Amino acid sequence: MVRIAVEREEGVVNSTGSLSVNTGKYTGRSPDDRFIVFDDKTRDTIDWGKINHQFPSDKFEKLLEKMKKFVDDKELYVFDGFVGADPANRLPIRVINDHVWQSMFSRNLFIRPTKEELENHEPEFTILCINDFVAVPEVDGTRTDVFILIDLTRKIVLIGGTEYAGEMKKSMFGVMNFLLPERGIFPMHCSANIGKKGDTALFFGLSGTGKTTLSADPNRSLIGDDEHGWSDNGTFNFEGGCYAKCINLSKEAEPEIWNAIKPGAVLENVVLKDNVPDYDDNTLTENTRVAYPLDFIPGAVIPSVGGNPKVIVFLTADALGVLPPVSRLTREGAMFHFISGYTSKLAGTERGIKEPKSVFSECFGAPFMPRPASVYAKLLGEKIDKHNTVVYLVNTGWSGGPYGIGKRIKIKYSRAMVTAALSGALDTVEYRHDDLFNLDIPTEVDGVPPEILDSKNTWDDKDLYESSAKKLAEMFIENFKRFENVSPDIIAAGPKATQ
Ligand SMILES: Nc1ncnc2c1ncn2[C@@H]1O[C@H](COP(=O)(O)OP(=O)(O)O)[C@@H](O)[C@H]1O
Ligand SMILES: C=C(OP(=O)(O)O)C(=O)O
Ligand SMILES: [Mn+2]
Repeated sequence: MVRIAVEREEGVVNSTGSLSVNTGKYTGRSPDDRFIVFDDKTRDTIDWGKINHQFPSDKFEKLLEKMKKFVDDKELYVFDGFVGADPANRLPIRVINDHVWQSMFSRNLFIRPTKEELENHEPEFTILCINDFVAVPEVDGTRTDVFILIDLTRKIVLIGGTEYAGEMKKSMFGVMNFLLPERGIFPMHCSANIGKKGDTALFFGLSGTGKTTLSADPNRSLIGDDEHGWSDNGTFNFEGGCYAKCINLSKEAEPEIWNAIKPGAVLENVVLKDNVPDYDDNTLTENTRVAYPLDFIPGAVIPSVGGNPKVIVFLTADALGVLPPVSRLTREGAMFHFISGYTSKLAGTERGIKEPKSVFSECFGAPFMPRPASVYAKLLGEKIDKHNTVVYLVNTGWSGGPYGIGKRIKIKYSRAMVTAALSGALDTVEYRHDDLFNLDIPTEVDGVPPEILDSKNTWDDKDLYESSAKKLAEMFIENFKRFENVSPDIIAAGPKATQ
């Protein structure tokens, strides 16, 4: 496939042997151009609003016909495979692309079939992703030239006008997030890995919080870096590969990801200098990426299934720099923070985001959750109650001040905090209670300077810290008002209003 991609001038083979491509105009997701078809199936089940936009079914049909005509005389590339590593709950899919490299991405990211599976493959869902097909909003009913249309009745996803490959994986994530709750399965925007004792851990977080980085851990086996389901049988990956960020990638801090950039991987929007990738160059975007199959990470679990986690980590990248780098949540605190989904959108992943922006993203993945947050929150509550799962909140964001003044917490410290949480070391240390955020903060963590565990210590201007922390606490309280019918215990587990 690489040879054909190069012949078609879609990309070049760089010094690592991976295929380098540029995605052109769009280098991140286009959330405002994503629509779900409005019909009997979706009318009362989708949380319509600013995230889940409606699209008329007849317009979908017309656009589909138009796309079919457009591709009639073109060479297309087809990938047949699955979403979902659990044979009982997997979705057979077909991805049709007009660029070879996009088909390579599909192959790397979705689950590849065995020879036998391929022979009998009957897709239940089809993605038609035609980058060169550009919509005409006045005629086609789209918002712009770009569109991501999900039809849950026809079981088709249409993508056009954008070459950002992440649209394909994230639209199928949205489909799974719609389908699985009906079967009592909890779909999650999280990474997952498994320790030597067979202990599964999950890392929830919005883009850029560290799901991919922190789940690639030499002492644990990777199950997956982004999308998982939790059923009565345990956890399973939806995908067959990873989509890691490359910006400022270093061999020292992220050796597994560095080593996965080799023949077979697809590198998106990384600038080459004398054919060598320069990971520090953000000329094309901050959202530079590499897509590789899961087995490029040594020891990855394939088929990618795990058990019932005893420990979960909620990742947040606090650009205000005030949340503690690690804290332990009560059961109700976990529910509060899951529903809130506080973090910062980092530059590049979505169009228009140029610097970190504080956001509350329900379930740590609002752009991908078609149903109301309460549906997913209920499933989380049931799962953690049944399995006595403990949840930690890890802030991989700024320390020593907000974005612009402070710096991002060192990856090695975040790793040490995660290691301590997963090993049980944090079961026996002392905690202090932070009254404002209503969080229990450990006073010592192996491998981390104790003073940084209290974010205030890292700020020069203590008054500014106080006022910023109060501001964030108020933002939490204000945001939570939009959720109705939440139990008072959960509301009480959130940050406290200040007098
Ligand atoms: N303390 C930290 N913990 C995790 N990632 C960090 C940290 N500091 C900087 N980073 C960088 O932030 C990004 C995290 O992104 P990633 O792991 O891909 O997030 P996600 O998978 O949740 O979208 C990476 O580029 C990583 O190098
Ligand atoms: C690919 C994406 O997700 P993540 O950054 O979580 O990997 C995305 O949001 O487009
Ligand atoms: Mn990721």
